[in-house]
Amino acid sequence: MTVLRAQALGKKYGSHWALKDCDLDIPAGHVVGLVGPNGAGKTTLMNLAVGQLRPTAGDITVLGNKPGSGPAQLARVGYVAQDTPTYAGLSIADHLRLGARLNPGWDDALARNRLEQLGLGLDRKAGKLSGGQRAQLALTLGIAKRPELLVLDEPVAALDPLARREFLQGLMEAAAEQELSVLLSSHLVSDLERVCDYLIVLVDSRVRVAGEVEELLATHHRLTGPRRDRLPADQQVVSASHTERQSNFIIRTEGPIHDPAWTVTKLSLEDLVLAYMDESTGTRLRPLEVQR
Ligand SMILES: Nc1ncnc2c1ncn2[C@@H]1O[C@H](COP(=O)(O)OP(=O)(O)OP(=O)(O)O)[C@@H](O)[C@H]1O
Repeated sequence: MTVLRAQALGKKYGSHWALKDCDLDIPAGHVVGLVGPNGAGKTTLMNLAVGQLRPTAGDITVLGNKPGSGPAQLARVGYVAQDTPTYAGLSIADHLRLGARLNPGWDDALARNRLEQLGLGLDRKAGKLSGGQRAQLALTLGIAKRPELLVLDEPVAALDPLARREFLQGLMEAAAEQELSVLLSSHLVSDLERVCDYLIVLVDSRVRVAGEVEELLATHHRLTGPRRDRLPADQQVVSASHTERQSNFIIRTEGPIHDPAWTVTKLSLEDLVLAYMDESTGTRLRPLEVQR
């Protein structure tokens, strides 16, 4: 099953495209990392996926339906917005009661067990929790809704490294135990590297690359060797830098690299993301770089 499909999807604010020509086809069962610089369009894509925004152009379906198309669809998708919103004046128990009332598939036992494991007493007010505890409460509410897709907008941004690790650990466990698909945005590529098996890089309102992490890492390479200005046509140049004598390319290719002049090295996910986020990438993809 496809969890999210976008075809030529676009969203415009006034004259500014926040998201443009977005094509995605994400199979269910993945933890999907959405990464990109500030203002790239990540929140816009997430808001479109949960039905809080309507597209200006193109189409989006989530779990086969139009986002926000009715109560049944709303019950299938959980959303933890940026800054992990909770009600400061309400206790944790109040949040659980609210969750039970608003969500037909609410799993109260799951929520209580999780909070107990985290050592969060039900009588505590959300406004008196630390940032990490509040993020854990918001995650618990999102998971206990028992959605098929959980969307999280920068949930770990404000957390210290230990709290981040605990949060992401909890998320991975929930994804595995509940067969949950997750769409998660973050600026912290090292965190995404730990939990995500599918990646979307969004830059300047456009999807630069999307796919399974394993496949992306298998098809991207760094080539270092004597100066070259051209590469074979089946090697897509993602980024290039040259000195007078040496060239350094990051390429995408399905095939083997036979040229003995190159030293070929594997990329980490962070290298790959940074190569696509490099703002001059667009100019580096000119046919000039390609030998036809
Ligand atoms: N309600 C709005 N009205 C006008 N412009 C908006 C609105 N919301 C977002 N934008 C603009 O759309 C673009 C994409 O914003 P978006 O919030 O989706 O980016 P983002 O990738 O989530 O950024 P960040 O990492 O900073 O959260 C930005 O240029 C932003 O200024």
